[in-house]
Amino acid sequence: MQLLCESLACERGGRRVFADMNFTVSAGEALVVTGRNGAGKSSLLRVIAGLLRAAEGKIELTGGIEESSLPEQAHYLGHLDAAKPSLTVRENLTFWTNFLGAPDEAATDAALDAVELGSLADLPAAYLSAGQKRRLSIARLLAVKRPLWLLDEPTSALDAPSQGRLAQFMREHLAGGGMIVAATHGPIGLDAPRELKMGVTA
Ligand SMILES: Nc1ncnc2c1ncn2[C@@H]1O[C@H](COP(=O)(O)OP(=O)(O)OP(=O)(O)O)[C@@H](O)[C@H]1O
Repeated sequence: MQLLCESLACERGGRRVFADMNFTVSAGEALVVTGRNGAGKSSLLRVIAGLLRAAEGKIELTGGIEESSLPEQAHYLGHLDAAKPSLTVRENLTFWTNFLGAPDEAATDAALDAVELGSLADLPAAYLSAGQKRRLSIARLLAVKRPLWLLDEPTSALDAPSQGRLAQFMREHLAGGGMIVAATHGPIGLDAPRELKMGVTA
């Protein structure tokens, strides 16, 4: 399986954010996207996730499920933790597993346990701290198996043990043939991932 991005360009508000981006990510590989504020890291992830239209270029996922689109084979974790405040922690994750087409009660509970939210499963999400909300988002990655993880600053708001657990989840995902594209301003706990520096002119 491979993600291929070729001659990719993106415009926002009529302004060119990036152009001529070329890279591949193969099964078992992580690509860390770095660059200054405004370099276009989040925009790139959103273009790959199908949430923004590319101004130019092509994006392909080869070797995946033929009848599924790229967004259907990817998880996108953005800056905002999409948690409905009035639903409980478990109800939020159940909403997502239904929305993503893979409802599974056992997998939902196992994912909550893995991110150490099992004891808070019946608490309304409104009461979660920032880091706990982030862990609820991360539980989506575990509850529904998808090969491509698109992670925007995934460690933000996480304490050190939670960062360590996320790194372990990422390593297991890669060991199982998964792929990761992660935008970050700092280390995310992976050993020597490939790096794509944005906003750098040669
Ligand atoms: N909806 C929008 N309309 C117009 N311009 C936008 C919009 N969203 C983002 N931009 C611009 O696109 C550029 C890239 O933004 P983006 O969020 O992709 O950067 P980033 O590298 O992820 O930044 P950061 O490190 O601060 O998160 C910025 O100059 C930003 O102002």
